[in-house]
Amino acid sequence: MAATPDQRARTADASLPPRSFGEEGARLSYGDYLRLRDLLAQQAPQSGASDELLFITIHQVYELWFKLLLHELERIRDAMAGGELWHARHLFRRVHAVERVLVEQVQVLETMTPQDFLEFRSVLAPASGFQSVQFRELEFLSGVKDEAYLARLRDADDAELARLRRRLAEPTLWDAYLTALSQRGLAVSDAEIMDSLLAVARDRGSYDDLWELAEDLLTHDETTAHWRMRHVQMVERQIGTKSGTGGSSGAPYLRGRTRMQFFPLLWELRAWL
Ligand code: HEM
Ligand SMILES: N[C@@H](CC(=O)c1ccccc1NC=O)C(=O)O
Repeated sequence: MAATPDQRARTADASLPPRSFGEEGARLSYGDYLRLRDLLAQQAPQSGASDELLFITIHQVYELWFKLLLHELERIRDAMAGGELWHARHLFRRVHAVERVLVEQVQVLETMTPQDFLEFRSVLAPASGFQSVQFRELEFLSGVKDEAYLARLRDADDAELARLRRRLAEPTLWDAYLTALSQRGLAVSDAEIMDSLLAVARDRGSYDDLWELAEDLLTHDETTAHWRMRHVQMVERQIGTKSGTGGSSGAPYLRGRTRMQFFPLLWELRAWL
């Protein structure tokens, strides 16, 4: 089709991109599609401290990644339960890549000095990452369910509490993996599960997909523990042995949480091989 006069004029002016980039009609813009006016208006420092924007930005970025992880881990759970083990493995590549970013991202916050954090820390209490609803949803979906958080997260609104209750009621990643094992004729009762995990580990020729999926689950567990460790190291750099704004002992509480395991039987399995 011959170029229109406007296209000819634009291609004559090399500085302008040709309309062929889909600007005909200009119905949807980058900013409108990503709702950037709303998104970039959501960083509201409470103090005049120059490092508070960093503090807010990194938390909001974490929460956006948590939102994506919840979406992908739900799809992985449903793929495992539905026998689509290839799809679960495919999505785990994405989950592991995001979780590596979450670990690396801690160093951005470590560019803030404790002196500059103290410029605004006083306005934060009693807010704390302890109140991250999505972080608890990730723990519940991964298999560590603790309904005590429903009472402890006093600032959670009704919709957030409903999400937490749904996560407590729904199957976990581990439940879905047990379903995948049972669909291959492997026993999954408490008394027999370790034998089934050993059967998979010792016969990767027959169960290569189930073995690789167990390794993917373990990488999710390991990378989350890695983030917990990097978080507490960062905390000790920022506040030392001070107690937390959320009311905890601070670093000692957080160090205790680094020992958490989503899939204890997959770790215990190593001792039996
Ligand atoms: C200067 C930076 C930070 C400091 C000093 C800090 C400190 C703390 C402390 C002391 C706690 C224990 C609860 C409390 O008493 O407050 C905590 C919990 C937590 N923080 Fe942070 N934090 C920082 C940054 C972050 C960031 C960037 C995130 C990312 C989302 C985050 C997520 C969490 C989560 C999820 C918990 C709950 C951990 C659990 O209960 O296992 N924190 N933080
Ligand atoms: N608990 C932190 C305060 C803090 O880091 C924070 C405060 C408000 C919102 C998110 C936070 N991040 C993690 O706890 C502290 O004790 O300094």
